[in-house]
Amino acid sequence: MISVEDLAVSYGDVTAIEDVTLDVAAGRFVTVIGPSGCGKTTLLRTIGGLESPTTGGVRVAGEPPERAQRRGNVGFVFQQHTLLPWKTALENVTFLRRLAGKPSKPDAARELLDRVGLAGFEGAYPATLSGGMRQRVAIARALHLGADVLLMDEPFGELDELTRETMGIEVSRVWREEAKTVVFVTHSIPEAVLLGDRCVVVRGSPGRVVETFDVDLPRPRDRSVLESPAFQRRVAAVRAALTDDR
Ligand SMILES: Nc1ncnc2c1ncn2[C@@H]1O[C@H](COP(=O)(O)OP(=O)(O)OP(=O)(O)O)[C@@H](O)[C@H]1O
Repeated sequence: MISVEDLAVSYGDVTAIEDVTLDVAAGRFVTVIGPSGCGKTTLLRTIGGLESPTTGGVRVAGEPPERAQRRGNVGFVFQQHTLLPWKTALENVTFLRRLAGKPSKPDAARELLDRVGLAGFEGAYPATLSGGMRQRVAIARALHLGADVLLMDEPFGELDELTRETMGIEVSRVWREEAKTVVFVTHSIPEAVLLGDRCVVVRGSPGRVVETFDVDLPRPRDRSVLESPAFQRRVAAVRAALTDDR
């Protein structure tokens, strides 16, 4: 579904990422982890067609990412929720789909709000919702777009630890039900392991993929997984890849 080949992206003299090759099959959940400034956001934005490769190439469902994005086949969830303050939760969920030229489906939007735990808040404005609730609206909005590919950049970065875990488990559930292909950027090692089928570790400046882990923990994964020795072992392996001096 997503194919990144020998990608480098520079901003003027600064090369943000280099030599990145990554294939994400349809329906997979890939997490990308790495220290601040290693180019995770740049990689995600390039996959989404918001930045252009300096060298190498990206294809999303076999086409250039800008085209996939224009057609509404790529949904984004950013760290900042980017909701429109003058629109209700329901209107925020439906407007992107209309913008992409797809038929409006208010009932489906209501159902999605329900699924992310926001039944009864359809008419609420963003200012009256908590940070976690706003991020749920943003997730419902991305899902409502009906894109096959979801790109998520630290979507829970501003949430407290417990809400973050709950949201991660919810996103996993919705991802399984909706069969999306997800690339999810995070700073959190437990989150990367809890959510991913595969965890890609990026390091350096420019950032490169230093290691890729298959996370073969059984699904569905819930809080109990966090305590399991198998989970802890994978967390330790990712931590080692992030910190060793190779
Ligand atoms: N628009 C831009 N113009 C110039 N340089 C940029 C731009 N965006 C990113 N960079 C540089 O590219 C490098 C990678 O940045 P990027 O935001 O992709 O990293 P990141 O891993 O997502 O960081 P963080 O985890 O802090 O969000 C950094 O050196 C950054 O300063």
